Amino acid sequence: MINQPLPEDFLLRMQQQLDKDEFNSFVESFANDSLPSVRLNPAKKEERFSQYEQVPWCPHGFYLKEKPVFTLDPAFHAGAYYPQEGSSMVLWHLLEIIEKEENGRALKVLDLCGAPGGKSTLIASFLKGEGLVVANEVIQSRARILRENIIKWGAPNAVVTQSDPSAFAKLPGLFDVMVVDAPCSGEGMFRKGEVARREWSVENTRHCAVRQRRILSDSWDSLRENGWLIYSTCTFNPEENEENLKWLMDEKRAEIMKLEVPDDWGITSVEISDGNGLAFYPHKVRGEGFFVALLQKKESPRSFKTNSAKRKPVKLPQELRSLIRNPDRYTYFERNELWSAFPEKYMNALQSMQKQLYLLHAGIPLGTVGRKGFVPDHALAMSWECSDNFPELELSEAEALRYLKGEPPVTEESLGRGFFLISCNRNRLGFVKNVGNRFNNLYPKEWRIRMRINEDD
Ligand SMILES: C[S@@+](CC[C@H](N)C(=O)[O-])C[C@H]1O[C@@H](n2cnc3c(N)ncnc32)[C@H](O)[C@@H]1O
Repeated sequence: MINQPLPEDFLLRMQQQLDKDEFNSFVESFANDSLPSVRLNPAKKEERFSQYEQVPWCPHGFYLKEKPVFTLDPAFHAGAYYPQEGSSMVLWHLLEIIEKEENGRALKVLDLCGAPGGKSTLIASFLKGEGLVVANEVIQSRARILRENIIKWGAPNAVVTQSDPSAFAKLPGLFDVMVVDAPCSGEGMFRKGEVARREWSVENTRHCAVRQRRILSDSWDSLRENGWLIYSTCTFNPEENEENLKWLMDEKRAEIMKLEVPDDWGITSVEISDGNGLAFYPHKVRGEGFFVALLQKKESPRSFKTNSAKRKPVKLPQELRSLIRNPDRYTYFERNELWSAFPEKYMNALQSMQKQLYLLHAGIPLGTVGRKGFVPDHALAMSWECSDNFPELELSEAEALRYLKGEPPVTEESLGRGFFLISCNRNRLGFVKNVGNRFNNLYPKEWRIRMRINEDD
């Protein structure tokens, strides 16, 4: 129940933006609760939600009847699905358009304003392990959450960075697609909580519009010629949406695309120059307020020199050879005893990024090889590429929740020593080490469930 009323100036502006009947239905829609929805991870095993109604523009998105307690569901911690607001999933549809225009070529995609990871994990699923997804977030605390969500999702071709948008201009032409899901005044989130309503002001919408222009122009050079910009906000006002895009088209050489969507999706087309944006109004779609547009860059960036410096061949320790399913697709590198695998095809791109950006995650961290021997990394357990070579211990949901709280499972004498993968409903959750008389729980401490679990539930 939200007590904070809708801001008066916001209502006055929307009254001018919508015709009278629409305005009344728009305002009424704010009395309804927001609709929970999830997007499934096609690389993991989660079937419970697929019985629900599908989000029309995303094959893996489903509207739920009520919001479950995600923290108490092991599949959520396994990255088997992501709770994502339905309107945002339209990104899938735009990626389909780009894929067609690019004749199915593998794409390098930058998600510039990435945390907590809704769009980045969607992009990762869309790419199916081909191409590259770089998920960036400038704010440190949020970047940590982004990293956690990306690791849980398990894509082998993802990089997480924590850099200012201007740092990406030092990688001219590196990306085929750039997603700017810009920080905004959040009018589309007014159904979700009081904070967005309280913090809204006309002045703040102007402040957001200026910041959005800066983000766009600072990072523009990282997009290649004929590359694609997907620009989105969760707000309704023209300053942060169509006016910003008109500004971009005046300042840079960019063309806006004409997007056609089926009428029964309930999406509103907003004319912009020769193309349009898509606006999601809560009285017309099943989802929150959202705006998105697709542009194509029509100018070349400064020339991008690929890093062709010879890489020294590395000798991969024997115990790391059988850890992943398709070892030949990857190059291996070691940093501070941690061995990682990275898609061979994008190793030069990774090296360029290492020079300009602050990297928090890249590819598949496999594990450390130190004095005590090999210790697998948690990210390996979550990866789509993790092989079946570790023995697996399948736990019940109650046991899995205890594991996720940091408790060790009970050992059976018949089990050999060494590392075991823990799974629940066939989704992997992490590692334990059997040291003979007990298991050591290797689930990352900072990700443990802290909520009290009622064993009678
Ligand atoms: C709308 S949210 C992104 C949501 C995310 N794309 C998703 O789908 O989960 C916008 C993000 O931009 C970040 N941000 C804030 N100021 C920024 C700036 N100056 N440059 C780039 N990103 C910024 C915020 O921290 C926030 O995480």
